[in-house]
Amino acid sequence: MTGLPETITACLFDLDGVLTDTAVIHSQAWKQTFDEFLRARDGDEYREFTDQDYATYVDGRPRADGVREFLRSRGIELPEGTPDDAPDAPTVNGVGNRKNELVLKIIDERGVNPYPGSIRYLDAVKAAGLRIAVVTSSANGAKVLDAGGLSKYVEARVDGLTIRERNLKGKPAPDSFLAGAAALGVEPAHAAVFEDAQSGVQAGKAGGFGYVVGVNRADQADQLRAHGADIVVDDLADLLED
Ligand SMILES: O=P(O)(O)OC[C@H]1O[C@@H](O)[C@H](O)[C@@H](O)[C@@H]1O
Repeated sequence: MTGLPETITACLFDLDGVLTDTAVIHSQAWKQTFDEFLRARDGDEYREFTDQDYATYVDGRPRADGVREFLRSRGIELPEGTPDDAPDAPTVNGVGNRKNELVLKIIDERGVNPYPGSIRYLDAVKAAGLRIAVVTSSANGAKVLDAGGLSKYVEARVDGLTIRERNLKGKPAPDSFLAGAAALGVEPAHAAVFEDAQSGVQAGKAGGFGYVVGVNRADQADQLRAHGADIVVDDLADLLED
């Protein structure tokens, strides 16, 4: 009915790119932010931020981790700063906050759309009596769930703010998913993880979760399998057809 093993009693959903179409907002905002940063630093000959950079260093990770990992890949180190740094501060947090200004602007302009297949799947999961948590690295998790009309499905939420407050390790570490399972009172072996990011399926695998579903929104099915997905689907509704 839900396409999951019978041992699964809870679903831990990533948000951006799994339930809502907001992954593309993040990737666009990161590209603009990093390209402007690199151009200001290296001039017009700068090496641009690519889709590959996004998938490898940024996708699925908490904001500051994404900045730090990508800049390190280019041999650039900035001071950390603090989460309330101004968007023009020359710090890891400042660069992240610049990107967040763009994200909030795009969300305000175009809104948040849940994938129709994801809504069908959430309804099926609920009807089957499975527990539901959202585990996202985004500090905008509550806003995106509300804007997409999805809050009513969610029994527990672990987001970028929770991660910061509790000093959890971000994806690809399993800690945020383990916190999601704990919030539902479910053992990892009985929870399924749903992820569109390589770092996210890696976190699911590392946490010993009962089933890891890779959601292929960016033509990276092989990479999702290689990073730990037990199954890869193009849309959550594909699971309902099994
Ligand atoms: O900057 P935010 O909204 O806190 O989001 C952090 C990360 O959240 C993840 O959900 C996205 O996949 C990343 O692209 C994003 O960088």
